[in-house]
Amino acid sequence: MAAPSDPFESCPGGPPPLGDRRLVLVAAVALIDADGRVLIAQRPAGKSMAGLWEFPGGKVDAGETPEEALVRELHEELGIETRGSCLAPIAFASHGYEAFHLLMPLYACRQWRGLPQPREGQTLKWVAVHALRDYPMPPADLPLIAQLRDLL
Ligand SMILES: Nc1nc2c([nH]c(=O)n2[C@H]2C[C@H](O)[C@@H](COP(=O)(O)OP(=O)(O)OP(=O)(O)O)O2)c(=O)[nH]1
Repeated sequence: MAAPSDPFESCPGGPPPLGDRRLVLVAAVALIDADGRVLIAQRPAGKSMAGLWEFPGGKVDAGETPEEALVRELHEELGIETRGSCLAPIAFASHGYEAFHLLMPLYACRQWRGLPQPREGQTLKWVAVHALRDYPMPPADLPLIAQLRDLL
C-alpha cells in the first residue's frame, strides 16, 4: 500500500509568527489605463527598498478605511482624484518582512480624474501586465503579479 501523501507537501514554509513585530496595513492600487497597462512607481533613493517598483498606495492611518487611505495617497503621490466606489478589491498580500508583517489589500481602479504626476520624487511607468515581471518589485508583491495577470 502506498504511504499516505503529506497534505502539507504543496504548502511549505509560510510567513513566520508575528512575535514582537507590528502588523502594518498598507493599501495599494493597480491603476489600469484604456490599453490595459498598469501604473507602477519606483521607490526613490533614501527609502526602504529603494529602486524597487511598487503599486501606488501607502499605510492606512488610524481612523481611515483602506479606500479612504488610497483616495488620499493617490492625491498626495500622483495628484489624481478618485473615489472609494471606483476601487475594486482584487487580491491581497500577507508578507513577513524582518521589521514588520505587511497586510496589503490590492485594488484595481480604472476611473480617476487627472493625469498621474510623480509628486514625491518617484519615477512612474505604465507597463503591460505581462511585462510587470521585468520590473523588480518588493517580495510581497510577487504573488500579486500573477493574480493581476489572471484578472486582466
Ligand atoms: N505602496 C506600496 N507599498 C508597498 C508595496 N509593496 C510593499 O512591500 N510595500 C511596502 C513598502 C513600505 O514598507 C510600505 C508602504 O509604506 P508607505 O508607502 O506608507 O511608506 P514608505 O514608502 O515611506 O515606507 P517605509 O520607508 O516607511 O517602510 O509597504 C506596494 O506595492 N505598494
